[in-house]
Amino acid sequence: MIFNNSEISWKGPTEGSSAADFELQYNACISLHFKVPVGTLVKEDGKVVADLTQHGEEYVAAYGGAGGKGNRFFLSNENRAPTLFTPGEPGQERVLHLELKTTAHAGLVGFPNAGKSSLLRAISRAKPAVAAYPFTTLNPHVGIVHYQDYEQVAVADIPGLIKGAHQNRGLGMAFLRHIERCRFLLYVVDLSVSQPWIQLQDLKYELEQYQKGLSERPCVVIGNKIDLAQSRINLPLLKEQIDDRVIALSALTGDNLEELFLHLRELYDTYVKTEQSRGQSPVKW
Ligand SMILES: Nc1nc2c(ncn2[C@@H]2O[C@H](COP(=O)(O)OP(=O)(O)OP(=O)(O)O)[C@@H](O)[C@H]2O)c(=O)[nH]1
Ligand SMILES: [Mg+2]
Repeated sequence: MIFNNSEISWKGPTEGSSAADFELQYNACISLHFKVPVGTLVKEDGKVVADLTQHGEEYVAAYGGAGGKGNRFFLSNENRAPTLFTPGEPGQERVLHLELKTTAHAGLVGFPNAGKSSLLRAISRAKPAVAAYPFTTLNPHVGIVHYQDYEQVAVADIPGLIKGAHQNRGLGMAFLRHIERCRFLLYVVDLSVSQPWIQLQDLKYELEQYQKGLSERPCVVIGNKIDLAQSRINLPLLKEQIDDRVIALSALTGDNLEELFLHLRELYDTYVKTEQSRGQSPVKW
């Protein structure tokens, strides 16, 4: 993008907007404002020049040139109707690349069709599309889980990953980068599929290949679709196979969501305490 003779700045998104939304405002030739989602990196020649991680944070990307002098400036007793003027100076020109890395406390990570979007709809007011075919979600959505003491936990619905995602299969790299900033992960597995622990192994493998240590973030495994008979058969087998805590629930019927609410809050409280003990302020929504 090249902007001439203008001042450009980015503003954070309005709450509840899709993480991929951005808005362009053109302000009477004086300034251009882009609204971009929280978590947008601004890069120039591959180097990060701004990292917009807070709501309402702004970055002035390019300054307009100094204005010229208009006819009125040359008005005098001798010249009552001047036609003289001096032109303005050109504005700064920059080519910038915007990269979104969704910021949320928790990320829903799973294969396509596992029920991630259904779950986000069930626990928050976000309304990502749900359908019975894979790759319904192509952009992350952030939903807020509200607790009675007014604490809020932000949960991101990340598009479905497939095997080979770290080699960019199924747009994997673009999807994996949204997981980087999530403080803890909710792995969503479809319990009705045979050997559901394989889903978990594959997901963790993809995360680890993408970024070392990513699969070791604090997490919980959500065994979704417990309303289906096959899921109830597979659940004990899954628990036998893995060490992580498993919460079996149904995003469709709302069965056992309470356990998720409680555990999500535990993960959040641990995150807050850890940040505070390091002398850092936790991200709040
Ligand atoms: N029986 C049952 N079906 C569910 C449940 N949760 C989701 N589904 C169904 O599974 C299908 C996929 O659900 P989505 O929420 O779109 O799945 P997703 O993980 O977001 O899929 P992608 O966006 O493709 O990654 C839909 O037909 C849902 O109605 C559940 O708890 N029980
Ligand atoms: Mg989805």
